[in-house]
Amino acid sequence: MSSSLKNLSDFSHIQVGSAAELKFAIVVSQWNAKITGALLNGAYKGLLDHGAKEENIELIEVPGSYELIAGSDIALRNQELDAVIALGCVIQGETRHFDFICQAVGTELAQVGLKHSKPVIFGVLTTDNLQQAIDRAGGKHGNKGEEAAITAIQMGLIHKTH
Ligand SMILES: Nc1c(NC[C@H](O)[C@H](O)[C@H](O)CO)[nH]c(=O)[nH]c1=O
Ligand SMILES: CC(=O)[C@@H](O)COP(=O)(O)O
Repeated sequence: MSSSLKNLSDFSHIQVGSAAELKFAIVVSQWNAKITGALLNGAYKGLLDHGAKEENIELIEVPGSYELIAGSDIALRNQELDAVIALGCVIQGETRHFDFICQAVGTELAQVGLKHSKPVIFGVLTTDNLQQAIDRAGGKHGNKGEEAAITAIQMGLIHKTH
């Protein structure tokens, strides 16, 4: 169901589980920093609300969403993590650059996760305009950063128990 029909950040209907024993990296892009900063706040809220320890959350900042790929690989290469949360905001400009970034980031983040056998969560907004991004970074359609954190907890627990 699309975000325009509901607030996807309502998790009251699911059992998320405890993040107390999990280690995370959040890789966040600096492009559209006001948006990605709001996504980051949501991600921290989601992790801490479910018991994650602050000392178990590493933060890595990268220039743009395209660099989330390398940043996630670096995070997983250097330490034992249970999940990586990749946060970015790509907004359509005048050219097809948007298409290439979104396609690459979506495809390659999945490949990074498979390479390391660890969950890499796609918390990247890909919007037509700034307002759509604002609405999904703590606005009327919730916070995709918080959603990504909940997904990271769920997938991290699945990896630990399978
Ligand atoms: N236009 C946006 C970008 N562009 C920059 C790329 O992500 C990348 O840093 C550059 O191509 C160099 O490799 N990045 C975003 O995150 N959001 C945008 O709207
Ligand atoms: C997604 C982008 O890289 C884009 O915002 C850059 O804008 P433009 O396509 O007008 O160069």
